[in-house]
Amino acid sequence: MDTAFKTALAALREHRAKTAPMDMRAAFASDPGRFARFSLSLDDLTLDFSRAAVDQKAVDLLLKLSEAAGLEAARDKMFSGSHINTTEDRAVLHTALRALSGGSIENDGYDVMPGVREVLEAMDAFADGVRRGTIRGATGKAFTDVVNIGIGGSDLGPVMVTRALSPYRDGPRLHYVSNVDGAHIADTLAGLDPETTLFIIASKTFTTIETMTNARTAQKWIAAKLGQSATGDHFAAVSTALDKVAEFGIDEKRVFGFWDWVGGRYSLWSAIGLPIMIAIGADDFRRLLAGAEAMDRHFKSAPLRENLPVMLGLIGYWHRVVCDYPARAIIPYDQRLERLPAYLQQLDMESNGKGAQLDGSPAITPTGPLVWGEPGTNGQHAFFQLLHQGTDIIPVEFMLAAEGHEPGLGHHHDLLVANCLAQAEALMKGRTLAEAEAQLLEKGVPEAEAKRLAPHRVFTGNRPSLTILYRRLDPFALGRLIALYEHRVFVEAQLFGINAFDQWGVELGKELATELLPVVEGKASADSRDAATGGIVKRIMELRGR
Ligand SMILES: O=P(O)(O)OC[C@H]1O[C@](O)(CO)[C@@H](O)[C@@H]1O
Repeated sequence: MDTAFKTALAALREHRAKTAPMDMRAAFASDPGRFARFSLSLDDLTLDFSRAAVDQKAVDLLLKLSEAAGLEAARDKMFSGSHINTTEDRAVLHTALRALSGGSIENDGYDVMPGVREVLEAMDAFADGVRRGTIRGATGKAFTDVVNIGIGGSDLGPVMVTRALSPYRDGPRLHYVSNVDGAHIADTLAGLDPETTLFIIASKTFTTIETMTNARTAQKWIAAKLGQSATGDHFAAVSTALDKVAEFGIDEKRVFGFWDWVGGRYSLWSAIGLPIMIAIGADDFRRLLAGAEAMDRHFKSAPLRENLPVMLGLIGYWHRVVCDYPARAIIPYDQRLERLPAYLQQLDMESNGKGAQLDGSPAITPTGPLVWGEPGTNGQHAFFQLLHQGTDIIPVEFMLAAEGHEPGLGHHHDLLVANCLAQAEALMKGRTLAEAEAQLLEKGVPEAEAKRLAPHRVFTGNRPSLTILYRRLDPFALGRLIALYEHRVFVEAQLFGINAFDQWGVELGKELATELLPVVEGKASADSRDAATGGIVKRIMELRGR
């Protein structure tokens, strides 16, 4: 990061030091236009950051910081196919997968769009065949169940989207197996009929140990029930490593490719989305892509101050770096987004959980926060206590649809909305000691008792939250929401000065697991390991009676 950036950051920190803690109640009371000034809309999508602890000057300084970080130029480099993933020497072009209304997009001198369209058409044809029952299992029966075997980016996106768009599912039932824990595949297969079950093996590299182990178990399950020759009819694959898929024995007509310029956690728009397409059909899958494309266009062209991903990123940076809040909670008041927190954990934490800047030097600020969450209202009855009264401040990101999919259950939805609004208000306004005391006295509690109890009923307030509102969770709205977060992660990465598109941090554990497998299997000694590993292995062997 250069001097201009450091100067802009110092100005931001100075402003925070002068104004913290910001009194949000007072800010709203003195400024009736606060919501209008600190919220942005794109069609039916609204991003409300009026309850973030920012004032106009903070926003101005954040915009200056983004200019000093060269945000617009970095964004343009991504869209134009530059190799911005410098540690892997790759372009980052997941946006091309949904750029279906545009022209050519070049990577290393060739137009990627004909390939993108070709794979999409092949997916259409396969998904349509499975949905209509013209593509069948070895015994001639149509598929009723599809099991996607993948992990990380080859699992989380499709799982999250399939669940989110369940009102649109009119194809076979979808199941997802990711964990190498045998319980996952065993429990999934327990309810399935091999004759009517199709497996999709989804792995960018086709080497991931969890996926390959589960894939082989699935292959054996089909072979044991229907005979070895049946396996070909019950498997399809999605990968960039077509040679490895061939080695595994899946017919090339059932293999859907993608490219090294699509990162795993950005891949649901590619053939990795095949299970989604089988569940909801090609038209709704294309609406999902169109929603993401709409957000791409907005991110590319809107001025920074009116740009939703930019402002979401800047507010995220403000909370993480300037206010030093360690985490962010993702709380969709939308039950069908129950897997969104897990999806965003990978998107955000695998992208921005880094300590080295692009040039290899240590990051000069904290980088990506801890991301976690659960849907509301369930979270209210679990961990909201800490959000309201705990000693750490954790900004909350609420998501809310104006209307649900259940016309007969509008009163449920009104209650859901009221709860979401109530939580944002409670976090912001809090309750003072005097208010807590007065409330107790009003209820007839004796004065001494009211004084004793009141401190436990104080809410400090001034706890920031954002609200993301949309009309309804349909494929277009979901695509737009996911792309909003993808670009937010990108914006924050530019300000952290890191590469959001590699994931070296997951490698060491993988290497050590490979070394430790023979030890756990009892084929190698634990003597060369540290005492803790040795002690646990010994105890496992004792418990297994070996
Ligand atoms: O699709 P693959 O190659 O099996 O990888 C699965 C996941 O593993 C990772 O490489 C590391 O966890 C993720 O980035 C990726 O999404």
